[in-house]
Parts: sequence; C-alpha cells; structure tokens
Amino acid sequence: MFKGQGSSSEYEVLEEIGRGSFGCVRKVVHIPTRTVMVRKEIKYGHMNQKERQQLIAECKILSHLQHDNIVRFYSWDFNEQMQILYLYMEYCSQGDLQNLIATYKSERKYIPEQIIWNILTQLLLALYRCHYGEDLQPLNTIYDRMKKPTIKKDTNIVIHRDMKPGNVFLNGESNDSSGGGNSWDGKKNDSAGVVKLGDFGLAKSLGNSVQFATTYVGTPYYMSPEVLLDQPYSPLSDIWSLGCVIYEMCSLRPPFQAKTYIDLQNKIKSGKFENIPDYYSDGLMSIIKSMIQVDMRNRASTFELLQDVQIRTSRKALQLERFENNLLDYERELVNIEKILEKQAADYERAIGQLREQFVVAVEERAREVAQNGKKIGKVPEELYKNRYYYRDTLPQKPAYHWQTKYR
Ligand SMILES: Nc1ncnc2c1ncn2[C@@H]1O[C@H](COP(=O)(O)OP(=O)(O)OP(=O)(O)O)[C@@H](O)[C@H]1O
Repeated sequence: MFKGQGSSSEYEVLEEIGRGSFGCVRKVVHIPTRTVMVRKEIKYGHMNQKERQQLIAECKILSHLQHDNIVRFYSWDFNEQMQILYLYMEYCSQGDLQNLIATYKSERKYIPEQIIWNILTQLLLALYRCHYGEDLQPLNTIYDRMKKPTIKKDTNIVIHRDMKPGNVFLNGESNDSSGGGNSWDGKKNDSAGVVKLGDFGLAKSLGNSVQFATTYVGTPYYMSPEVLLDQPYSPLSDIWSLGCVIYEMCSLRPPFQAKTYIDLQNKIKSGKFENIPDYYSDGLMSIIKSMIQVDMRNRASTFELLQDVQIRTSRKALQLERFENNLLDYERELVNIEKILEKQAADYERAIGQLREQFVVAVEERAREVAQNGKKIGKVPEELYKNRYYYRDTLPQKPAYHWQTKYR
C-alpha cells in the first residue's frame, strides 16, 4: 500500500519518540489511511552519489521484506533542501526489549523462561526470512522434518548487523493491530505478544558512511568476534548477537562486559562467559552456547536452531495462539453479522406489518364503498387487483448479508 517513494505532505508529524545514531525518530500519521507510523530522519548531505544509491537500493529491498516478525518498512521520501531522507515504518506501541529487561532488572525478577523461548522463536522466524529469503512453512506437528533451504542466486540475503535489545520491538497480542492488551510483563500470563525485529540492514549502507563511523557511539556488547576483527558480516554474525540478546534476557546483563573497549574486545574474542542463572533450564543454556561460538564453523545457523525441539514446541504454540486469535476475531465478526441480520429482519417485519395494515385499511375502505352502493363483493375489488404489484414491489428487499470476509 505504501511501498515505494512516499510524499511527506501525506503525513501529519506528531511527537519525537527518541534519537538514535542516525537521527531523530518521530511518530507520524499517514493521513490517507489514518495509520500511525514512525518516521526516521537520516541526513544524507555528506554521502557521495554511490552511497546514496546504495541507501536507496537498500530501502527498496527492505520495503519488500514483509514478515509478521519484522517491523514493516512502508516508504521513503527526501527533503532535498535539508538533505534529509525520511523512512516511514510500522509503529511498535509496546516499547522494546531493552525496556523490558530494564523493568525486570529494576524489580529484581527473572523474565519467565517461556517468554524467553517465545521471543527467541519469533526472532529466529524473522531471521530465517532474512537469511534464506523465504518464509518458513507452518508446522503440522513438532516432529515435522524441515527441508534444508536452498539459497538461489537471485535470493536477497539480508543481514541485520545491529541485533540488540533496543532493536527488538514488542507489540500487543497477535492480530491486535491496536497494539493493546500486551502481556509482556508476564503478569497476565506467560504467552507473549508479537515480537518485531527493527532497524534492518540499513547499517550496511550507513556503515560505510562518515556519519555512521563518527556517530556510532554505542558499546559493541553484541558484536561478533569476526566483525570486531573487521571480517565481513555473515548471517552467522546475527546469530552471535542473538545469542548475546537471549543471554541478557536471562542474566539481565550482556555476556561480555568490561571497563575498557580493549578489555571488552578481548573478552568477546575469548568467547568465555558465565552461565545463566540456575533458575533457567539446561536446554536454554545449551542453545545460548550454540549461538555464542567464536569459531563460526561451530556456531548454529538459523535453520539449525529452528530444529531444536523446544523451539519447535514454541513455534507450534505460537501457531496455535495465532489460530485461537483468528477464531476469536471470526467469532466477533459472526456476532456482528448476527446483529446486522437481526436488525434487518426486524426492519423487514416492521415494513411488512405496515404494508399489511395499509392493505387491510384499503380493503375495508373499498368494501365500505361497495356496500354503500349496495353491491355484493364476490372478488377482490378491481382497483386493489390493479394495485397488487404496488404492494408487492414496495416490500423491502429480503435481508442479505454479503459474506465477503477474510475467512472465506
Ligand atoms: N518502529 C518503531 N516503533 C516504536 N518506536 C521506535 C521504532 N523505531 C525506533 N523507535 C524508538 O525510537 C528511538 C530511537 O530509535 P533508533 O532505532 O533510531 O535508535 P537506537 O536503536 O536507540 O540507537 P541506534 O541508532 O544506535 O540503533 C528508540 O527509543 C526506539 O525505541
């Protein structure tokens, strides 16, 4: 709907949400559809022609990257005078994983394990779409064999490059477009809402630019050893970072921390980290270990991680949850249809009652006239007979609800 280049005149600009390395993020409303979105501003004045073209090429790729667990990238637009690129994206109303971790930390509580598996599973589904260029087929049973994906020549592999808790957004329950009713705090139940991976891939374009180099001030807690060693990013670099994010959800701190940048680099390169708290299962610790492996040959791929029985179980639970939400939506729609039909039926009955009354009055009047003239009525009076189509045609249409819903 919004794919391609947008026009900033179509948006009403609301408040600033925050600022990142690339610039300011604002909430906006897309006026024609009344959709709330976020707008990221990126100054491109310092970029050369090639870098700008690369940025646009990335925007095009991202606009095609559509997945339930990826923040939707709607469109982009330039303010040539101010040399700003605007990126319009889906608004995630329930904050990000960084906030969630901070909340649990301040309350001195562990995040329930089921929520961690749930978030890990949704992030793996998002990464599968990016790393293999296709969506994973739904599971029939948790014992289904998964076909190893083949990467074709024309597959657009997208590497996130900046996986961190601040780029994992939380939304309401599945199918809840309003973003309400979330259960991320784990107080309602252990089932979670929808997780969305944001800030995809742009680091590739911006990573080469002066702006990125000079403004990237964040501590690279989640950066893989190969990236620290200036080797090219690979999909497995995302897996390292994902491992660090999941570790942080368990331990409420990143696996590698140090006072100086050099110490941090050394710790990351050694790949040694403490176990997660005993509160969590061995299965969780072992899957984290399979992600945080210094040697990329020993690091699990997205495909391999999705084979884990706990991940399969969690996928199946997510599918069932989504199915249940669809059923609830369907039920709500049926209740609405029933109300519409009841109203139509009542209107119909009322109209028929009125016509019946008119008919009776007309018959009585005519009968009276005929009686006054001293004639016997053997059949329906001529005028009424002539008007019979009037009574038939003025009947309202029979109620008909057009069954055009998404459930067909
Ligand atoms: N799609 C979104 N929905 C809701 N809030 C968002 C969205 N994208 C970003 N934000 C919020 O806007 C703020 C700035 O985000 P941004 O991604 O630009 O920077 P960052 O992730 O904080 O840092 P960095 O640029 O280093 O990645 C953050 O508070 C983030 O939670």
